[in-house]
Amino acid sequence: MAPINVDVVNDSKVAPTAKKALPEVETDSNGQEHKRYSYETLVETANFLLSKTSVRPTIGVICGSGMGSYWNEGSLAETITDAQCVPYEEIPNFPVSTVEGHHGRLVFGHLGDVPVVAMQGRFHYYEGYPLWKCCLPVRVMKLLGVQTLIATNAAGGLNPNYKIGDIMIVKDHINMMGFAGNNPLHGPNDERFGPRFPPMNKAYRFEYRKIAKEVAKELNIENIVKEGVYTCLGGPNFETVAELNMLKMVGVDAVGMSTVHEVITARHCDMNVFAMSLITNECVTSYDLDAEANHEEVLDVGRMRQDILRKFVKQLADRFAKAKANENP
Ligand SMILES: O=P(O)(O)O[C@@H]1C[C@H](O)[C@@H](CO)O1
Ligand SMILES: Nc1nc2[nH]cnc2c(=O)[nH]1
Repeated sequence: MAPINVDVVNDSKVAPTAKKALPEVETDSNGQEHKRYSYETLVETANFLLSKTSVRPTIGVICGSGMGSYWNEGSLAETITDAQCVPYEEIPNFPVSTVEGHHGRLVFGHLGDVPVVAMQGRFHYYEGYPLWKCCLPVRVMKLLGVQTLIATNAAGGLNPNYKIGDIMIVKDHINMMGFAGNNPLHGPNDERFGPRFPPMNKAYRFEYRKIAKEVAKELNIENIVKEGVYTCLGGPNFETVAELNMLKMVGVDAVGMSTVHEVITARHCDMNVFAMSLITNECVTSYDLDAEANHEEVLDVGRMRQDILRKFVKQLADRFAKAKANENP
């Protein structure tokens, strides 16, 4: 792949009016300054990555808490083959991961025959990054040629039918942080990424959710695979009983601290999206219960489900790639 040309998107020349200069520096609510990234700056990041690897990924995977750690242990070799890893610290303009269970590197390679890039470690709002910065890798993936995003996360199960270790295919989300005006697309819009007002009602591709249910049957895991609505809160604290009961009332099945803004960013730049939550804890919705959510349990459940998740993601990548190829014969 030749270096990316900033004046051409989807083979069409970009009108100068579509390029909006983003403010260079944004100050967050803690007074910390974050450098904004223009399309051109992210193209530099993407070109750097293209020079570091021969892999040209079509699928991007974001590994949730406790799930990323396993991409580099023994069996990863069987999962992402020909792995070429680039630590976040070496990538120009990239943030760094600060959370346990999130390694902090991009892994380029293959899942079966499918060229992929996996984020072994994501960025969360509670780490101090503005939402647009948490989602910067999604835009970089788009510039690398990624067409489909598979986002995974660890989440608390609110739906009483969910058990620890279940996998919830995300059917939809409620953008709680967006209700307060906090959105990754906030600020000037550069149309080379996508439109000012993107629709979000078909965020989680129906066809891919259908495929995932078929794959679950084939892998004999349909009894642990559910489908539901996810929401993201800013974290880092887990929720109060009253907050959880409110979320339950408005139709949330699983609650976490990520994914929603990544999906919004991915849909904005017209990527196909599939997301799933590993239910790592049952949300405590009664004052009579003694249990408390904790990050160690989240990581333990990730470990417990690593084999199943690996097989599932590998099959999904294969089937999504085939579905995409049939779309563009
Ligand atoms: O990165 P994800 O959304 O998988 O991580 C969840 C939310 C918090 O970062 C962490 C809490 O244990 O797990
Ligand atoms: N917000 C939130 N995030 C989680 N990640 C894993 N479990 C939970 C949870 O119960 N709540």
